[in-house]
Amino acid sequence: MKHLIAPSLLSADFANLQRDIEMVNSSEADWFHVDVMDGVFVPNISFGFPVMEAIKRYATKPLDVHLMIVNPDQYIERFAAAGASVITVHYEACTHLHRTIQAIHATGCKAGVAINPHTPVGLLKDVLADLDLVLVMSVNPGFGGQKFIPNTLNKLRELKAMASVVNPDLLIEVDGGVGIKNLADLIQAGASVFVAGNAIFAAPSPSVMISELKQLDAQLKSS
Ligand SMILES: O=C(CO)[C@H](O)[C@H](O)COP(=O)(O)O
Ligand SMILES: [Fe+2]
Repeated sequence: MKHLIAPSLLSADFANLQRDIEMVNSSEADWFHVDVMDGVFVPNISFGFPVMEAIKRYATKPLDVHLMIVNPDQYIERFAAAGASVITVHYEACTHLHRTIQAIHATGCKAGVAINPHTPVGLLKDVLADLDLVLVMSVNPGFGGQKFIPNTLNKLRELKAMASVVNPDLLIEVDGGVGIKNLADLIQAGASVFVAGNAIFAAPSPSVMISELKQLDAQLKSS
């Protein structure tokens, strides 16, 4: 399966957002990861539609939208209209998860479900076949630059085994504390989409860091 690098714009310089978007456009990255936080589901507020629309104006790669908000159903059509390619909602924020997944697919977007570090992957069993992507949080959501939680590796292995039976094409995304030091372990555990915020944007050269992540991925695949 193809592996994808998704730089998280949460760690971009918002005063130079166009510059940072253009850096990602001309880099080897695959997607833009767009973190939307409402101050209710998580103890932080990031940005909403005006910023998302500004990102879309310059981005030439798919927008992978991670909704850390309560009642996401209310906003799915607006995020699709604002340019999302993938819409991921949190398991913990959805009462009627199956309906929410259907609503995302109805917009033409890929549908993802994210799980917090405390949420067992087994809870996704009955929707796994309906999903394009599962996002495994490897930090508690709300902030960039946090430390990777090692138990995530066990969760990725378990999810990969579950998916291989019912949905072998499922994209398994890992988000939080991802970087060059743990990429090999994450690949071996079954992840296929790698979100990196701090590791990319705090690097001396963000585009060189993206290339290093891609090169390591290519080396591991050929070994
Ligand atoms: O969803 C998120 C936070 O809730 C971010 O995508 C994630 O934290 C990425 O940032 P970093 O790579 O710096 O940990
Ligand atoms: Fe995220």
